[in-house]
Order: sequence, then structure tokens, then C-alpha cells
Amino acid sequence: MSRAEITTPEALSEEGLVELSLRPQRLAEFIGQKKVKESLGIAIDAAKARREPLDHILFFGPPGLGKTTLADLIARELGVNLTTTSGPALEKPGDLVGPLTNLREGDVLFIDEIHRLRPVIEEFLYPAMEDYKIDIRLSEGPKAQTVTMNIEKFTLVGATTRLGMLTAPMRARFGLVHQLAFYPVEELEVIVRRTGDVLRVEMDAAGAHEIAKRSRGTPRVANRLLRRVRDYAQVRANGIITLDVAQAALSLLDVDHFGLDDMDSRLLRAIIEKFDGGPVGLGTIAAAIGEDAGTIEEVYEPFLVQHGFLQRTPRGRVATAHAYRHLGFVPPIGSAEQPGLF
Ligand SMILES: Nc1ncnc2c1ncn2[C@@H]1O[C@H](COP(=O)(O)OP(=O)(O)OP(=O)(O)O)[C@@H](O)[C@H]1O
Repeated sequence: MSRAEITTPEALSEEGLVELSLRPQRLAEFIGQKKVKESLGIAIDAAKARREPLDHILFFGPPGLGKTTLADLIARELGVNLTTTSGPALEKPGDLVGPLTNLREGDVLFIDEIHRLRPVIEEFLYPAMEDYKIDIRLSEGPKAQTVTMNIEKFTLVGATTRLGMLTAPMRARFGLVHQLAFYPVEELEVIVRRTGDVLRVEMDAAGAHEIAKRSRGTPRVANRLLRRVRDYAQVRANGIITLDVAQAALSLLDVDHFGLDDMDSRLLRAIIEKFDGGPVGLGTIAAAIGEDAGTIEEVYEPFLVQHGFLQRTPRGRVATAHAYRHLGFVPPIGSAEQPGLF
């Protein structure tokens, strides 16, 4: 596994089954995101009491923060079935006919990466979301006949890392919209300990803290780092994750002290080395490092801004003194500081 992979917040192809086994089984077991959890709990209880389906829900935020997990927990708490699909997997409206007609009353349909739905599929979904009806075309061409079919009342849960790319009509059809934020180290520590219990790996508080600290605010990264540190502890130590073991394992894996990944470093380095620390426009940075501007803005920047490595100013992005120092550069006099953060 390369350094870029170990701290990427996006799921790696082999992680599906492992993640499934680590998922909390009840909303109460879901750690952090207090406000989101509370508001979901209220909405779920109210819907159950009224015996009505829950409003459609949209989750947005960077990858790996628990959007899919929450969709799963909502279905569990409601005691209904969950059907999962994703924007890129749906090619034509027909692909949704099966999933929608198979829904039983109150079921949850989860659409990941909902910003990537094709416009025809969005249009097809609108009446389903609003009136629980779908229009099925019986043939192709301009004179094609359509029939309207009723479907059961259901809840659509959408997830996106790119709220800005969702169309306004789609956004307007969600009754509840929740943003998932990066997790503070204390909460990640609880997640690491919980995962440790599931995987039956022993660790002390300092070991759990070290893994949490380098997890980029992201449970998916925390769980991944824990699995790698566990391997190291088994092979090179007595199986117990202590501070020393965690530090040795993570430095062997080249995991940055703050969990910055390869793209974070490239981004900051480009601003410092090519643009004198900024300010520089997002489009220019994107071209310089060969990454999509939207992905930079919605996947990488939020973490860097929150942790005081980057500032967004009206004139462009600026690398802070903290970023200079972290990457081994001397900050220029007068460069932006983030007082009190570290
Ligand atoms: N609050 C949490 N408490 C405990 N475990 C969590 C929490 N949030 C996420 N996890 C775990 O982290 C992993 C990733 O979560 P999940 O797949 O739900 O993320 P996601 O936001 O849907 O990511 P993506 O959008 O990239 O699919 C899962 O194994 C999940 O169980």
C-alpha cells in the first residue's frame, strides 16, 4: 500500500467487507456528529409515532465520515429494508424501476454520489420522491407510450461529497439536509477503541490517541490505520498497541504526523514552491497538481483549512506559516499564522 493510499479518505477496493463488519449496529453506537444524530433520532421517532415514512434526507461532507453508515442505521432504527445504489451505477431510468417497485412501505433507498446522477434519472426520480409515482416508457421514440405506476411511500437518503454539484431542484426535494464534519481527535479515539474491541486487539490510551491523531479527522482512515498498526504489533511487538508501537508502525508506513496525505502535501507544496505561498486561485492550483478543482475544494481543502494549513481569502488560497514549517520550509516574514491552533 502506498503512502497516498494509507491516508486517503476514500474507500479502497478491498475494504468493503471489513468496513461492513466495523459498522455500528445502532444509532446510539454511532460516535460523534452529535447534532446530526440528535436531529435524526427525533425525526425517526416522530415518523415511527405517526406511522409515516421519514422525510427524504441528504448527507453531505468529505468521504469516510459515515454517510453510508448513517443510511444503514436509519433503516435499522426504522426497522425497514435498505436498498443501496449510487449515481454512477445508474445509466438509465429503467435501472431504477426494479429497486423502486420492490420497495415496501417505509423502506430506505440510499443513493451514494447522488450529484453524479444523469439528468434523465433525476427527472425520473422527482415524481417518485414527491408523489410516489413513476412514469415508465413502454417503448422508445417520439410516440412512445408511458404508464404511470404507484410505488410505496419510501425514504430516499442521498449522499454527496459535492453539495455544490447537486442541482437546485434535487436539493429542494430533501426535507432534511445534514452536513457531516471532521471528527475531533477525542471522538476518533473512541472509534479506534471500539474498532479495537470488534477486532479483539489490545491497546492502551496513548496508542489509541496516536492513531486517532493521525487519522485526518476521518473514521475510515482511523480504522485503516488501526488495522495496519495491529499487524505491526503482532509481528514486531507482543500484540499490544502502545504509544511506541503505534509511532513505530505509523512512521514505517510514512503516515504524516497530522495524517496529511500525498495530495494534501502536493497541494501545499505547490502553493509554497510555485506560487510563493499564495494567494493563488483554485483553478491555477488544480492545473498545477493535476487534480479536479471541485475535488480539491470539497475533499482536501476543508481539512487543511480546519487544521490551520491553508487559508481561503478573497484573492485566493494562502499557505500558512504552519504549513511552511510542517513541510520543512522557513515561513516568510509576515506569512499567515493560525494563532492558538497548535
Ligand atoms: N461515527 C462513527 N462511529 C463509528 N464508526 C464510524 C463512524 N463513522 C464512520 N465509521 C466507520 O468508518 C467507515 C467508513 O464509513 P462510511 O462508509 O459510512 O463513510 P462514508 O461517509 O459513507 O464514505 P463514502 O462517502 O466515501 O462512502 C465504516 O467502517 C464505518 O463503520
